[in-house]
Amino acid sequence: MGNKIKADLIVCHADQLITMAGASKTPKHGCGMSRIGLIEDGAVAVKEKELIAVGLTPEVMEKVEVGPETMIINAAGKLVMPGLVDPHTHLVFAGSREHELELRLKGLHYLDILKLGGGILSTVSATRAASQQDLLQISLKYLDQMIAHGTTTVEAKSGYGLNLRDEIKTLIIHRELNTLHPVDLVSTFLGAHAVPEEYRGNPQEYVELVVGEMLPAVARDGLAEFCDVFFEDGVFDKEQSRHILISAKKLGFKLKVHADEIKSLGGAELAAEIGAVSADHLMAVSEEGIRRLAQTGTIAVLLPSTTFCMMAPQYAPARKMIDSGVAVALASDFNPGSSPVNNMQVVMGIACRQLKMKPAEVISAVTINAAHAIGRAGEVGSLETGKRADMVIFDAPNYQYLMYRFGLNLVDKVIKDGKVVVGG
Ligand SMILES: N=CN[C@@H](CCC(=O)O)C(=O)O
Ligand SMILES: [Zn+2]
Repeated sequence: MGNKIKADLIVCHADQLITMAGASKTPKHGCGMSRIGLIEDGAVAVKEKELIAVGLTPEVMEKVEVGPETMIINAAGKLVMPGLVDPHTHLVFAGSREHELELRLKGLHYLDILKLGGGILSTVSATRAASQQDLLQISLKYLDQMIAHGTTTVEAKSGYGLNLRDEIKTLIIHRELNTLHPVDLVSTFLGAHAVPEEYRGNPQEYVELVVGEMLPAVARDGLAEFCDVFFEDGVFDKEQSRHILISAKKLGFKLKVHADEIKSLGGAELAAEIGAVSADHLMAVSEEGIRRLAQTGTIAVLLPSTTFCMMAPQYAPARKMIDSGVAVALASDFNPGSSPVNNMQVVMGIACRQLKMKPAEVISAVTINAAHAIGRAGEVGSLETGKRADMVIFDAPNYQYLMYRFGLNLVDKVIKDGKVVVGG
C-alpha cells in the first residue's frame, strides 16, 4: 500500500479496453494498423490529468490506492478507448451553405460553384463580416457537438479570412477556443485556401501576400503550428503551393497539403518532397504518390465524409495505401461546404463501408495515427501510463459494433484530462 499512488478516477471492467499502446513514436502502418492493444475486462486509473495504470482490472486495482474520494466507473458491457482525434477541420466560419446541396444535385460541380464566387468564397464574405465574439460562440457550439460525439482533440484551419486581418482574427479565435473549451485544438494557417475576390485573375500577387506578410505575422505571434495549402486545379498550382510551403517551413511551421482532392496533380508527391507531416484528401492520388507517401512516412489523412457529401465518384484508395505501407489517419474535414459533418463516428462508419477499411484499422486511424498527423502522439491517441487521461466510454460491447451501428451517437461518457465532461 505504502508507495502506491492514490487514484482520482478508475474506469474498470470494460468489456473491451483499446489501448493503442506502443505507437507513440511512429504511426501504425500496414498490418500494424490492425493491432489495437485490446484488453478484455480492462481498466485504467487516473491521477489528475494523467494515466497512472492501464491493464486488466485486477492488475490495475492492485497497482493503485483507492481512497474514499476515488471515483469508480464500472464499464461492464462497454467499450473504452482513447478520445477520438480529428486531424483535419475548418472549424471557425460563419454561416452555412445548405443551398449548395441543391446546386450539386442539379449537377453543378464543387469547383464551378467556387468559380462563380460561391463555395469557399461565400463563407469568406460571411466570416469577414462576423465579429470575433460571434465566431467564438458559433465555434464553441461546434466543439460542444464534437466532444458529445467523442472527439477530444481537433486540428483547426484558418482559411475563411483570406486577408491579414481576418486570418489573424481566426487564428486568435483558435487560441481562445483552446482556453475556453475542454477539447484541445491544434492550429493551422491556411491563408492559401482560395484566391480571394480582390485578387481574382492575379493569384500570384495573393501568393506573395501570403508569403511576404501573412506567414511572418502568424509566425511572429505563434498563432499556428502548421501551414497548409489547397493545391488544386483553379486554386493554387504546384509551384505556388511549393513556394508557400517551403517559405512556411523556413519560418518553423510544420506542413500539411490539401492534395489530389479532385484532380490528380501530384499533391501526394509534393507533400512527400517537402517533408509534410500529412497529405490530406487523396481521392485522386497516383500510384507514384502512394509509393512516395509510404517511402517518406508522410501520413495520408483521408476524409470520406467529404467524398460522401460531395457525391464524388471516387473514394480515396485506402486499401491500396494501407497495403502499400502508408500510415492512414481519418478526419471529418468539418466545414460548411464539402463536409458539414463533425461527428467522427459517422466518418468511421463511412470509412469501413466505402474505404473498405477494417474496423481495427479505422480505430488506429482515428486515435494514434490521427494524433501523429497533428504532432500530438506523445500526449494523446493511446491509453498508456504517463499520457493524458482523454478517453471515451462507448455504449458498445465491442469495437466493431461502433462502426456497425452507423449514424447513432454511442457515447456513454467522455473523460477529458481526467474529468468526466460528457455523461457525468
Ligand atoms: N478543399 C478545400 N477546403 C475544404 C472545403 C472548404 C469549403 O468548401 O468551404 C475541404 O477540405 O474540403
Ligand atoms: Zn480541408
